[in-house]
Amino acid sequence: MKRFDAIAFDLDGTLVDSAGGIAHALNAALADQGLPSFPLDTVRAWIGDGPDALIARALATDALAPHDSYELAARLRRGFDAATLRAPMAGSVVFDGILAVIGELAAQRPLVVITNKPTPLARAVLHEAGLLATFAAVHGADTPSQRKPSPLLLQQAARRLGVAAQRLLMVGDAAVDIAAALAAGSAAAWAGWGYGHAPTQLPADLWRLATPQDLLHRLAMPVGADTSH
Ligand SMILES: O=C(O)COP(=O)(O)O
Repeated sequence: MKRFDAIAFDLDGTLVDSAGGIAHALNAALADQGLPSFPLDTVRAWIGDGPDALIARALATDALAPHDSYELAARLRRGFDAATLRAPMAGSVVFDGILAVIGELAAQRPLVVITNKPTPLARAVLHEAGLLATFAAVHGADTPSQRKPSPLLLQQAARRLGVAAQRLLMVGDAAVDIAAALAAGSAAAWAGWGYGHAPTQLPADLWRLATPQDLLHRLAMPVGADTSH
């Protein structure tokens, strides 16, 4: 029996190294408002909770706090979305090994994307990256309540695929990916090539993957050959 009936992937920091693209879109939105930009390393550390949280983190910095307002946040969000849709992969690359691994896995079971990016932005990035057709569905966080660590998107994906949440594996680089999987009753694998730090205080059977190829190796191991799923 296959280990899992379907696999869910996080997008930013797992499928796509999108920090450059996200920094570009944020800085373009800031420039439109006459505001200063932020370096890549700073922006990378803000990724994971979607664009509204990213913009809120920028507005909380000393440089921007004096300008913070609901209207400015809304304008920055519109600018961020427009810049992303204009050039969805500008400054971004698909992580090494992802195309081959995803291609192989998609031939065996349905794959979905579970992301804190809103769905239209996620679909644009995946399309431009040449990955969209590989996925059975893209579930983005279009409302705050859907954002990981909420299990809502994973539960929705499982329902639409007609698989039990327990038979779904979530692969992601952020603590919220792992937390969402556990909250949904799904299995989780941590993508060590992304932006997150190694999760602590999590189940000992959590798969910790160093490369996308590690996922293929773990899935190929007979059930019971290791201590996990
Ligand atoms: O856009 C973000 O901040 C996070 O998106 P992700 O859930 O795909 O990592």
